[in-house]
Amino acid sequence: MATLSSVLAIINPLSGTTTADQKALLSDAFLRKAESLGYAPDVVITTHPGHATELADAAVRRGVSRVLAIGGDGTINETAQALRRSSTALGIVPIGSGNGLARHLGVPLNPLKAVERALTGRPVIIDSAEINGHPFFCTAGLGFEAYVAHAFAQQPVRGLPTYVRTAFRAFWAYKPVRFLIDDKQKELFSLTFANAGQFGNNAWMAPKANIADGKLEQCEIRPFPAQAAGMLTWRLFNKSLDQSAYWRGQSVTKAIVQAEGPLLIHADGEPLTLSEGRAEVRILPGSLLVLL
Ligand SMILES: Nc1ncnc2c1ncn2[C@@H]1O[C@H](COP(=O)(O)OP(=O)(O)OP(=O)(O)O)[C@@H](O)[C@H]1O
Repeated sequence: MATLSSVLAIINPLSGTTTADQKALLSDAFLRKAESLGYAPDVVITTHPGHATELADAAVRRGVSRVLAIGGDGTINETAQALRRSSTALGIVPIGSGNGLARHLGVPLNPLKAVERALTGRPVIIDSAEINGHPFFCTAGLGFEAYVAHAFAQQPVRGLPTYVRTAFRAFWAYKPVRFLIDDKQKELFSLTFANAGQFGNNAWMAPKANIADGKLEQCEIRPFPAQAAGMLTWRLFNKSLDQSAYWRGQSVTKAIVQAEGPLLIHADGEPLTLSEGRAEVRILPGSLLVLL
């Protein structure tokens, strides 16, 4: 008798603003749909940070064909990092507040439709990247965006309104940073390494980023007068930031960034501090299968 192909769904109970009841309904819908398609499905709810990586890692070793990450970009990152360079494909079911990777890849934002896509879609190869060994799939960054990621992590409530409030307050407190990027001195407002084109919520830092070209877009925003902030924000959401005189981009496969003192960074929105003041970024071409 042929063995059924296994599929695992990993659910972060804390992701986004969906209730526990909505997540339970989503879990039931996944099990029903997967069984109807002839899979042997399983669902696990995460109990701690890092749990999704442990579960996905075990699934790869068991030869599970598809692993669905049901959560925000943090859960997707934790799951995807264990699937890199394996034949197990990632299904994205976005229920977070930004959903950058899902939006870039055109995954449905309706969770039921995303479940269906993850179960019926075909595996497509994409790139991933690392900053000081921390995997990222969407963007990693330094400067203002890292400053905001650190401030946002301190907020008791998640979601877009909190993010906008945090970024607005941070804008007035933040001072541009002097970086040494591959031996060139630059004072920048922000520095992004983009695998996907957006941070989430359709905020496009790298409008032309291609997630499967074996390259990262290194996007720099130089310091600008406060009165230019409105136009830059409009361009960010209008997918035209690359037309601003304050934006500069180039395709790279690796970069070394240094700054004085501890370096604040983020990887897929997750705030991190590099005490040694040095960040090494590199692309891992064609390292992940995603179900699209
Ligand atoms: N049971 C758990 N208890 C505490 N933290 C958890 C648990 N399961 C997962 N996490 C952590 O929650 C973090 C945030 O999850 P995730 O990014 O999916 O949701 P979110 O913050 O609502 O979404 P977004 O990133 O889009 O804002 C993950 O990085 C993960 O480490």
